[in-house]
Amino acid sequence: MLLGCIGDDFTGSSDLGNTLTRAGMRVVQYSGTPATPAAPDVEAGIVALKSRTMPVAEAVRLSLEALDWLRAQGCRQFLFKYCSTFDSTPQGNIGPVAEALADALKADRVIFCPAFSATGRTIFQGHLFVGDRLLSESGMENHPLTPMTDPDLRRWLALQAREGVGHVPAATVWQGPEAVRAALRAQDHRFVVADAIRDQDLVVLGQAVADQVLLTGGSGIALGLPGNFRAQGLLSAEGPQWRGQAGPVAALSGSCSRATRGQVARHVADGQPAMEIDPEAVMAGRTTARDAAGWALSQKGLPLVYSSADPDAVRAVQSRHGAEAVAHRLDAFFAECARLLVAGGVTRLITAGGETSGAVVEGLGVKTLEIGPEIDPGVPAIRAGETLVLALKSGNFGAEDFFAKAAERLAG
Ligand SMILES: Nc1ncnc2c1ncn2[C@@H]1O[C@H](COP(=O)(O)OP(=O)(O)O)[C@@H](O)[C@H]1O
Ligand SMILES: O=C(O)[C@@H](O)C(=O)COP(=O)(O)O
Repeated sequence: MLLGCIGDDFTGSSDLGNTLTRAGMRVVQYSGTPATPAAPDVEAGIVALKSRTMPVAEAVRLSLEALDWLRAQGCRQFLFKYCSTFDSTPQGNIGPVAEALADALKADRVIFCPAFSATGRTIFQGHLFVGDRLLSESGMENHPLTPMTDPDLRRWLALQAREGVGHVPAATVWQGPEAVRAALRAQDHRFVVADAIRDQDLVVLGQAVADQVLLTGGSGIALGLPGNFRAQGLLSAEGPQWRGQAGPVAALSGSCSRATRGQVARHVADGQPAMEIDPEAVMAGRTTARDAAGWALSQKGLPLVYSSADPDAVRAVQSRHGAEAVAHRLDAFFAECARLLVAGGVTRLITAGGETSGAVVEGLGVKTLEIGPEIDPGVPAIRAGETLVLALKSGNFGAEDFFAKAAERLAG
């Protein structure tokens, strides 16, 4: 294993897997830190944690445990993958986890670059944009768990870190890898936010950090890394393999993000079977996973079970029960749904939402995910077992017809 990655959620990890696979690396994503060594042909290993929103100390502990395992597999470079919308709170977990990893690896410079231009996430003057909106006006300010209310990554990261935060501006990135390396050397701070607007900027950054032991970012920051390994003759010529899966299909969505809500609306408008879950009914035990899975298994086409709701509805239920309690209950609901669906014969399962997908993968007890071809930017097809394939869609990713497209891609 050459590149060792730690993802702070499951969809984000598969997004990174997608970038690395497209660039020709053999990638396996693991659910949590494995207890056994990796297969010998894995070139990039991604340990997916559900650490984005857990208490800081627990996120740090799990990330260090993942790092130890990746080091034991022989990795020479490490990547901490978080969300392209920098999902975190003023307490963490991006800053504290990065600090712990940097200390363990004795990294003297660590770049932070969540940019992912293919999905409209760009960084300019240290500020993160989603399309033509600042992060804090993109809808992410209403996220149920990590409302992003400040688009200045330097300021937001500084709240979470013991140290100050430097910056490499776009004008430097445009001068190429050598200029970026010089700018990194000249920084007063160990943590440095790097601007990136285009894929080309991400490739330059990837080249510039070829010798840095630790880097952090969204999946975009990995764009240039396979090329670094290939240039050293370290990648196998054969590349990744993929085998699709026929059979019953179902989709589960606990994502309340704007893109998912559009995809749910499209699915309903297309006349596909859809069951809306009222969180109040789940909290009160009036709607159970058995009801939802039973309904889905009785449908033709692509049944979708969703709790996706708009920000007002999310706020209302959270104010009655607390955000964590609702999320916990719904995550458990979707995990149980997934178990019942797979037990009932579903072979293609599509999930929307990072927390939701993490809960589902953990609930299914799947430990090793082989990354396959891209469905939409940031979302690959995944083989999770002999007869099970998955698509784990990040809340804000995917075209409007994502559910239908994923069902088809998983079969192919
Ligand atoms: N209707 C709802 N009201 C409140 N919280 C919800 C609702 N539906 C889902 N949730 C919770 O909101 C969180 C959404 O996060 P996630 O699954 O990561 O989606 P995304 O990828 O869009 O951020 C989950 O923990 C989920 O259980
Ligand atoms: O970088 C991204 O945007 C994604 O890879 C990601 O991490 C998404 O997380 P969720 O929106 O919670 O699915």
